[in-house]
Amino acid sequence: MKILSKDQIYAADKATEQAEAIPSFNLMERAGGYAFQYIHQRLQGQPVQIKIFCGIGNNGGDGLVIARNLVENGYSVKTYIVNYSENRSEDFLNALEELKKKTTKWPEVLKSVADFPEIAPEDLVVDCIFGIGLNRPAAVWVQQLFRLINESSAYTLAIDIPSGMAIDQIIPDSEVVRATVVLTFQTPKLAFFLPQSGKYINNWEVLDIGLDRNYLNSVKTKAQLIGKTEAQQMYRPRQKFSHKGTYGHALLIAGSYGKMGAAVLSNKACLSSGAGLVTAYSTRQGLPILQTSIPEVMVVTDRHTGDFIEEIQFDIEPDVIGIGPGLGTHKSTQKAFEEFLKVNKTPLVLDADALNMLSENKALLDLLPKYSILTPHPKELERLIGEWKDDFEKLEKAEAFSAKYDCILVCKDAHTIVVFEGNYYVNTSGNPGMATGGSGDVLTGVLTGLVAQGYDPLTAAIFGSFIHGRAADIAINHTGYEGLTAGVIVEFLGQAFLDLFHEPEKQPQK
Ligand SMILES: NC(=O)C1=CN([C@@H]2O[C@H](COP(=O)(O)OP(=O)(O)OC[C@H]3O[C@@H](n4cnc5c(N)ncnc54)[C@H](O)[C@@H]3O)[C@@H](O)[C@H]2O)[C@@H](O)CC1
Ligand SMILES: Nc1ncnc2c1ncn2[C@@H]1O[C@H](COP(=O)(O)OP(=O)(O)O)[C@@H](O)[C@H]1O
Ligand SMILES: [K+]
Repeated sequence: MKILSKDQIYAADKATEQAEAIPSFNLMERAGGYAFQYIHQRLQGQPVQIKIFCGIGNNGGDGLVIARNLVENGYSVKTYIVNYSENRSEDFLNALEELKKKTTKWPEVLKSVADFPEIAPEDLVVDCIFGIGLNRPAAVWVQQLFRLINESSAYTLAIDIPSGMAIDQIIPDSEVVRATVVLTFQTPKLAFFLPQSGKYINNWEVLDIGLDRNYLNSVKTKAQLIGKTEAQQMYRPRQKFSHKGTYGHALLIAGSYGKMGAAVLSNKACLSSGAGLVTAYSTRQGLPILQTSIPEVMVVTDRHTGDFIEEIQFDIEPDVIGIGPGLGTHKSTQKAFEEFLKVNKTPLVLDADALNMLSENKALLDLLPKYSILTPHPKELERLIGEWKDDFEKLEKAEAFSAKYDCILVCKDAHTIVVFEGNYYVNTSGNPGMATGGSGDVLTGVLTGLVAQGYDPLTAAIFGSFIHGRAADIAINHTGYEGLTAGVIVEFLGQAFLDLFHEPEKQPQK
């Protein structure tokens, strides 16, 4: 699903008005009308006190349209105009005129804290104070209203975007309305998926307001959301007349004293995501551990006998190499890593300590083969690209890094974002149960296994991130969040593949 930018949303509005030869107010009528229907379907006339807070722009206008429809259908509605500016938009004024025709209870105008109404926990709050037009911090008294809404614990339906949240920046130290549900128009907004802004949202739903299909189909967006529909299209079915050679040979260089589990997990995950052959490269001490825990995996060991990998030498020709889980960053391992990168021509998936070693010696980044996949968690990402001022700058820096080194950055998080060639692929699968040691090692194995099978590295990164999270989503039905462990994610990888073609996709939500 495409994630449109602010400019693209305004352009989609214009394209719709032109294509349908309608004034912009019709679009507001449509958006507000659909939002009303959403509420009406759920309330079915129940006598809930609805409090609609409207700004003075088009988001406020939507609120007035919702209010009018609710009044016409007999709901108990109180409408407030949050007068943060005198610059009322034309369509806001149109919506106000239409509302005044239908009710004698005109909206109350709020100009300061003294005007605030009480909000009861059983009220339904509809937040239409700011939409995507917010571009700087709201006035202090308006932020106090956001706080009042948040402290009320009333069910809060935010229209388009929670007020106080900007679509394209993080406004520091600013209050944001905490939405029970965001009913967003036509396209989810990138801010919903970033930790600094996404934390204000429990749930979101897209409301199709019928913007121009031609525009929506042809517009190229920087960001897109990856759900089951997108993942299905990336899946490569197994062939009847195939053999293990068809699905590639993966080599995983992982493990050190006390961290052999990382090697076991990544190797198992690699097998369970369909690689034809998997070889583990590890320390000599790791041999019995690996051979006992995963008999399907072949093992090649360092000729040294120490606790860490000191040399990376093998005489097989893998199709892809995953490197990093549990390696440690011992001096001898760093040296081995550097020597390995100098001669290696095989496609790479780099994680964990491989990333840490790259961060410590940035010159090594120039040795990476084109289209290497790097899978940093937020701390590893920071070591690679430096600090960022906010989540939007993080993405810009990740984009610049990926362009500089021609690599695919898998920025792991609650919503993992794959960054490549100026595009952001935002994953929708996964859950907080995955915040447990070893789940990243599993991802490394999955991505390596997919590249071995012939998925191109970008597809492997996007599709693999989805499958990894989906396996965890299915697993928690059995384990709960707390009971989920990385090993269980591996066990459910097969279910995640099967699930691609089971139920049709429900709208992805978080
Ligand atoms: N295609 C769509 O998505 C449609 C969107 N519509 C609505 O239009 C909204 C956007 O409307 P607007 O562009 O009027 O913007 P808003 O209603 O979000 O904001 C109102 C105005 O406040 C000003 N402003 C921004 N930050 C401020 C601050 N901190 N203090 C004071 N004033 C500030 C801005 O200049 C903006 O024009 C959307 O979020 C949506 O609700 C619908 O009406 C029609 C279709
Ligand atoms: N709250 C969360 N919601 C969804 N996915 C998560 C969450 N926390 C962690 N994950 C996922 O779990 C994995 C954790 O990786 P990482 O931090 O490298 O773990 P480890 O180093 O222990 O293997 C990543 O794929 C990340 O996207
Ligand atoms: K809003």
